[in-house]
Amino acid sequence: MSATDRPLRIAEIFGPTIQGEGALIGLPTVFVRAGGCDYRCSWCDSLHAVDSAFRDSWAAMSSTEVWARVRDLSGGRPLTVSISGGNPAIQDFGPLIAMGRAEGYGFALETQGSVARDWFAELSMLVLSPKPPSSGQVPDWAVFDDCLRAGQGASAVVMKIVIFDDTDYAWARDVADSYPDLPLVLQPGNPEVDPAVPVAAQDVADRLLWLVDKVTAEGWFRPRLLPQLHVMLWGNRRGV
Ligand SMILES: C[S@@+](CC[C@H](N)C(=O)[O-])C[C@H]1O[C@@H](n2cnc3c(N)ncnc32)[C@H](O)[C@@H]1O
Ligand SMILES: Nc1nc2[nH]cc(C(=O)O)c2c(=O)[nH]1
Ligand code: SF4
Ligand SMILES: [Mg+2]
Repeated sequence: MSATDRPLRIAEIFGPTIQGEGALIGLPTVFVRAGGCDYRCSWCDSLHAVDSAFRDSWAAMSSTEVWARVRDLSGGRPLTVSISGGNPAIQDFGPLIAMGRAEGYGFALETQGSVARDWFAELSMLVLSPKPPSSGQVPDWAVFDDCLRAGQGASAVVMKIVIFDDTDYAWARDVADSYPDLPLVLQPGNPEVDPAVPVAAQDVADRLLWLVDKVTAEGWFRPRLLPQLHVMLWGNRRGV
């Protein structure tokens, strides 16, 4: 095994599906979900990729193996691969991204902005999702700024903030003001993350409406407001 082909901890690889969140919403994609996270958000919807209780279900795969699976799932037809987690930035996805780019694929990365990596520059989309007060996590803004600097070579960088309540909303307004040039997406929080519990699409819509009402009432016209489209379509099912 070469130095660039050390094993990655992979919780799941699935698709093709559609990107359910953020600026690339609706775009066909294959997901690579990394195992392990340096945060423990109170409402995390992907605990199976975070909590070490699920560690035994994660696979140790080389970048070459991950790439072969992504190519197989996409039928060898280039698309934008979504790397999420867990926090994928605690591992080295540089080699995987290089392999995919050599074959015409693009890569979007979802991370909270707590670890900066050189390979952010190789992304077609860096999604930075700093965590609001309801998560119980406190962002380190110096490291967040390192992530922004590392992502300067990426084709696009977007900030996506999850909002559960009025406190999160007020926090998001302040954070947005601190980063006036970053494209901004607000996403309502999903309080029910158990894959076994069905989610009513109307509940997802209602939470988005709550946010739409707040933003329009204040005349805050900067953020794009988006639901988790995959939750509307499939609830909290895994692998979609
Ligand atoms: C599971 S995280 C993995 C990537 C990275 N750790 C992060 O948080 O950005 C992917 C996205 O899902 C969002 N998310 C997690 N739990 C959620 C929930 N209960 N409701 C809405 N969005 C959620 C996160 O904020 C993040 O934008
Ligand atoms: N379809 C779909 N879209 C998503 N966007 C972000 C996801 C994530 O868990 O990171 C996700 C996911 O798990 N599925
Ligand atoms: S940072 Fe992301 S993956 Fe980690 S616990 Fe929070 S929402 Fe879950
Ligand atoms: Mg998710």
